[in-house]
Amino acid sequence: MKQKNAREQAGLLYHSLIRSITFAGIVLIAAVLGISIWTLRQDWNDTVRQSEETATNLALSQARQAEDTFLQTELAMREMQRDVESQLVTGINSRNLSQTMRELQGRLPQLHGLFYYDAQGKWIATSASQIPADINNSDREYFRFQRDNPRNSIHLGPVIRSRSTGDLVIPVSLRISDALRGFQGVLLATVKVDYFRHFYAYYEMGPKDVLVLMLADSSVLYARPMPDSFIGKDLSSSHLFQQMLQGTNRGSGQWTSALDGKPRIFGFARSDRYPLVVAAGYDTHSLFIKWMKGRVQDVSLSLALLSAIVAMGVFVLRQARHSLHYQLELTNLRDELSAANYALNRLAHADALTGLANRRAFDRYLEECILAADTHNEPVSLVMIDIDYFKRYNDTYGHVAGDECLKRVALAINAISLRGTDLVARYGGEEFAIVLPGADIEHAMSVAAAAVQAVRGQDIIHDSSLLASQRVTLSAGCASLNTERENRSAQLLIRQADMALYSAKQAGRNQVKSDESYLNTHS
Ligand SMILES: Nc1nc2c(ncn2[C@@H]2O[C@H](COP(=O)(O)OP(=O)(O)OP(=O)(O)O)[C@@H](O)[C@H]2O)c(=O)[nH]1
Repeated sequence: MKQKNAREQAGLLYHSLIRSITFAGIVLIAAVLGISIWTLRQDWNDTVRQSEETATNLALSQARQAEDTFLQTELAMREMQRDVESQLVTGINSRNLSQTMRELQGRLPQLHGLFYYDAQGKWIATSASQIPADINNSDREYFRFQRDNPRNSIHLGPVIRSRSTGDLVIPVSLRISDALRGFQGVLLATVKVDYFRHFYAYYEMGPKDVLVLMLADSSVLYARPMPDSFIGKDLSSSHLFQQMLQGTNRGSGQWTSALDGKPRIFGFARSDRYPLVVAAGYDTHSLFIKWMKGRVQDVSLSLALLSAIVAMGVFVLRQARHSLHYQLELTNLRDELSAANYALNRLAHADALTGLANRRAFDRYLEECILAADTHNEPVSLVMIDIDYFKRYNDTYGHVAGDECLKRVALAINAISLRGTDLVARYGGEEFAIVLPGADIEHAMSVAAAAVQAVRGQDIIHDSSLLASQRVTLSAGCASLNTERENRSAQLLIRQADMALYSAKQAGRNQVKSDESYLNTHS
């Protein structure tokens, strides 16, 4: 039972230990994971913020570059405009005009060509080597724009394919007016799309990153690295035009590109001078992959740390299990040893036949009681009991029956009302003793009387008894060591109790006598 309890306790301890270690492990893992995820998230947010800044700066610089390109073009065209308008009165000298145009074109690498069409759209002068026959440009968007807008403003149109060379060009037009502001034709400069293509090619960008030059009305002038089919694409429904450009000229953010449906991190800028917008976009997915590659070491370290924690937890659990196992074994061994000791002790101090304390236990206990009584200045009493005519009982009923009788007598004596400190012992043969620490002679007499009465009460037939009752009876002698007595020894007490017993025998047996009664009869 004791062993079972120890095992149950060890089991409970083990499970509570496992729970604690597991809980601590989970908390630790969650903390490491939480911190790692939070750090990675912060790092990714920083990367996105930096990319947005880079994209915005790129868009701003490209908007400025486009502005410069078109400003140079405008300045050249204004010069031409003054020249043409001054010739309107005297008559246009196409040869000289074309020559001037060629010189200007030579100075500006972005220029594909310079043209002057009269009010009907007929070619008058051009930087090209010759004026093509039968070509009329009055159907072009820029021509109609300038014809219908008397304001002297430069106009950038959507990309067209040159009718003279087949190249993709951005038309930049100015109205030619007479002194009365009457429409006298259109001055056109065509800017090469290839100029931007080459320029944008200088920038180191990923294959899925984009750099887009657009008109403010949302049509694409050039988009790197998209094919030419994207030129002229209408982006008016894009997030850029629907949301971002409302109320601001520059900014950044993440959205899905209207060009190809890919998520990107964008920066954008609108030109202050011309209706131009530039957007630079970094492919979010590619950026994430690149960022992840840079974090492989950190993530590996975190994973290694986690693995170490888990391994440590498992190790600690194993150690705890082993230690508890050993502890349990030790507890079992200790319990077995205690049980063996207890059994040995009992055997050493118990009488084999009656189970009462044996002579050895009696002697030791009596000594202890006398010592304690000395210390506390208390009396000690002893009752010596002897079965009457027991030899006759043995002779009549046999030794085995004699043993049974001894057992019944022992049981009866042991069953009388005693205090926890009283000890009933088999003194030897058919003799019993009751040690009564702290008890005076009166108490001892009452205990002895109770014992005699208890055996009488057993009503054990003893046909050969010389007493009239023909039943097994006891004679008892009581003695007490009072506090006044100087010589307080076990031997003395035993001798006095023996004398009292002798006195009881002499008086006819089946009775109780004290040592005083012995002294009275023998003095
Ligand atoms: N059956 C049995 N008999 C025992 C045991 N120990 C002692 N005896 C017997 O107890 C008897 C004691 O006899 P005696 O000392 O002559 O005294 P008694 O016959 O009881 O007579 P009184 O004491 O004078 O009344 C002896 O015959 C012993 O053999 C025992 O363990 N078992």
